[in-house]
Amino acid sequence: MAQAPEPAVIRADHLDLTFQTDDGPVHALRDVTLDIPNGAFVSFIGPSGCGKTTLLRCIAALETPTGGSLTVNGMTADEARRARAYGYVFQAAGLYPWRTIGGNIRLPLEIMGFSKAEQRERVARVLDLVELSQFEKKFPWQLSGGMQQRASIARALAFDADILLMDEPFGALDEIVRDRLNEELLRLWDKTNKTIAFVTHSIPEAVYLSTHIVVMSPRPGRITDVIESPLPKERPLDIRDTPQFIEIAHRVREGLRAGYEE
Ligand SMILES: Nc1ncnc2c1ncn2[C@@H]1O[C@H](COP(=O)(O)OP(=O)(O)OP(=O)(O)O)[C@@H](O)[C@H]1O
Repeated sequence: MAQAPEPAVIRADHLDLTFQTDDGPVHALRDVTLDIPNGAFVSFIGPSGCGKTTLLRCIAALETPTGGSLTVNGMTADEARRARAYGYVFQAAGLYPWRTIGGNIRLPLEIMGFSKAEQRERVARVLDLVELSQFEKKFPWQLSGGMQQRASIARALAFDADILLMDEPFGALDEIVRDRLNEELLRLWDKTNKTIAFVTHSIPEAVYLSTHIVVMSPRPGRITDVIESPLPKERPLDIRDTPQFIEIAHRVREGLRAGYEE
């Protein structure tokens, strides 16, 4: 019997978003239609200002689309936010300097009213996942930028939501650290079976990480290509030197170029 296709955890249907500003309307997203299947690692790539963050913010119910429809785990984005369907990792780690790493991760759990024992268990588990167990009692300034970003990933994982939304989490880091975090993120994704939506400016990062690469055009952001990666799940960093990898990167570049020429 043919296997049923994986249900979409995030489904956008002809999504539009126009911001009304003092300088007139800004068309941030136009006619975005997309299904993100369960367990996928989806990257959004496109030029600055093409609406990548806006799309992620719509999924997180931080923006309200002006047209089309959007569901997250079969719910409206707002219902999904209330059901804590996802964790969100921002460009900057955004840790509170006066709280330890453990304290930062614990804060949302405290607010949500988890018992002390549950908080301890969850903090220990996510710190272990991002390999920061020895740093629970340290303050953010005692950690490198890459470690701080790992701590912010741990904080997003602490709810144990099925979906992780990541907005250029490694954009400010140097290339060596970024490579390592990319490898770690793939391992984490494999271990936790999350669905990840990831915004990036980097073609190699998008190709290395993703099962699906969504290429977007300049404003108003539209999708010009969705590439399903043929790369195996097991990806050592040197996969980036293989002809297959280079071919996918080429197709992404072509998609980006097509968006500019339209
Ligand atoms: N709250 C807002 N009000 C008005 N315009 C906005 C608002 N938020 C975003 N925009 C505009 O919408 C467009 C898309 O912005 P967005 O931040 O989503 O782009 P992006 O692709 O994530 O860019 P970058 O790669 O530089 O982060 C931009 O032109 C931006 O100026």
